[in-house]
Amino acid sequence: MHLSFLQLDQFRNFGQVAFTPCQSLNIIHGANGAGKSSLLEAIHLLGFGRSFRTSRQNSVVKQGMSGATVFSRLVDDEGIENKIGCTRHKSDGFEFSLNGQRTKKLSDIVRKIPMQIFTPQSSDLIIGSPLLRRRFVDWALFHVEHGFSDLSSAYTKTLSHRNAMLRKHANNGIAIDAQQMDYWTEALCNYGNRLTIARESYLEAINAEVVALYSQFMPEFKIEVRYNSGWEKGSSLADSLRQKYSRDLQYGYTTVGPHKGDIKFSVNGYSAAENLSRGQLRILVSILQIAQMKLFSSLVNKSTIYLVDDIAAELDEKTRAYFLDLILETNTQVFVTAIESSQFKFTNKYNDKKVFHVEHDQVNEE
Ligand SMILES: Nc1ncnc2c1ncn2[C@@H]1O[C@H](COP(=O)(O)OP(=O)(O)OP(=O)(O)O)[C@@H](O)[C@H]1O
Repeated sequence: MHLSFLQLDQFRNFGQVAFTPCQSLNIIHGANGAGKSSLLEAIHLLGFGRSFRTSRQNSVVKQGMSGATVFSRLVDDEGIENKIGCTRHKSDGFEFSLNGQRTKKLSDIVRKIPMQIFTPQSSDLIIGSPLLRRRFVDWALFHVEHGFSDLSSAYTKTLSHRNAMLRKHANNGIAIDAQQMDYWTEALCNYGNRLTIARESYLEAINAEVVALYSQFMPEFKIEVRYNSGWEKGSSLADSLRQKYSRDLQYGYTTVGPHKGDIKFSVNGYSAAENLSRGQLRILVSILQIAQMKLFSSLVNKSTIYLVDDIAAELDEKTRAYFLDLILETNTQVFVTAIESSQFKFTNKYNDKKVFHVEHDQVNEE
C-alpha cells in the first residue's frame, strides 16, 4: 500500500503544491521553516484524522484562508486506487472523503491507511503518559482485530455512564441507583476483560519481535515488555471494582480498569523510562514501531506508511542506516525529513527512492 499522489491546498505555509512519492523511500529536505514537517503533518491527517503537532487543528489552515485540503491517491496492496481527501474548514471542522463521497466515519479512512510516525517527541511513548502507550497498542488492535473499535467505544461509553453516576454522587450528593450501578459495572467488566485479553495477547506477540530486534541493535541489553492491566495483580476486574467501590464513590470516577492500563518497558531488569539515555529511548521507540509494522504485516498481510520527522536530530548515521534497512524490509512506504540531503548519503544503495526539496513554499523532485 502506498500513496502515489499528494496535493496540499492552503495547508500551513503552502498555497497549492502537488507531488508524486515513490512506493518505498521518500526523502524530504529543506531549510528550517521550509515546510518539511507540514508535509508530514498533511499525510498524518489522512492516517490519523488529526495533526500530530497541535491540538488546535485550525492552525493547519494557511493564515488568512478559510480552509485547508489534503488530497491523495492511495494504491492498496491489491493495486486498487482510492482517492482520499481531507478538508479542515476553520468554521466547521474536518470533512473526509473517499472516492469523491463524503465519509460519515473517520475510521473508514483511517482503516485504509495504517500509519506510524516517529518525531522528536516520540520518546514520550516511553516516558510520557500511559495514554500514549495504550494508544500504541490500540492502534494495532484497531487495524488488526475486526470489532476492536466497537469494543473499545463500548467500553468508553460504559465507563462514562458509570463515571457520571459516581461524579454526581461525589460532587452533588446524588444517591446512587444501585440497580443502574450494577448494570454499568457488569458491562464494564465484560468489555474491560475482553479489551484486556486483546491487549495482552497483542503485547505478547510484539514482545517477541521487540526482543529479537533489540538484541540486534543493542546485544548487551535485555528488554522486557509487560502489560499492567490497570487493576490489582492476581485479582479479577470484578473483584477490584468491588474492592475500590467506596474509593470510586469518594473520588467521583472509576479508579481501576483497562482505562488505567499501562505498558512497562524494562531493560536488564530496570525501568527503561528511568534508566535509558535520550538516544537509547529513541532507539527503543524506533524498535517498537518497526516491531509493530513487522507484526502488522505478518498478521494481516498489509503494509504501512511510516513518517519520520527530522531523522538526523534523532538518530546517529549508523543507527539511521540500520533503522531504514529494517523498515524498508517490511515493504513500508517511508517519508523522512532532514535539513540537508547529504544526511542521506547512506541511502545511495536504495533503488526505489525519490528526493524532494522544499523551498519557497514549493516541493520539487530532484
Ligand atoms: N497556518 C499557517 N499559515 C502560514 N504559515 C504557517 C502556518 N503554520 C506554520 N506556518 C509556517 O510554515 C513554515 C513551515 O513550518 P514547518 O514546521 O513545516 O517547517 P520545517 O521545514 O519542518 O522546519 P524545521 O526544519 O525548522 O523544523 C514555517 O515558516 C511556519 O512559520
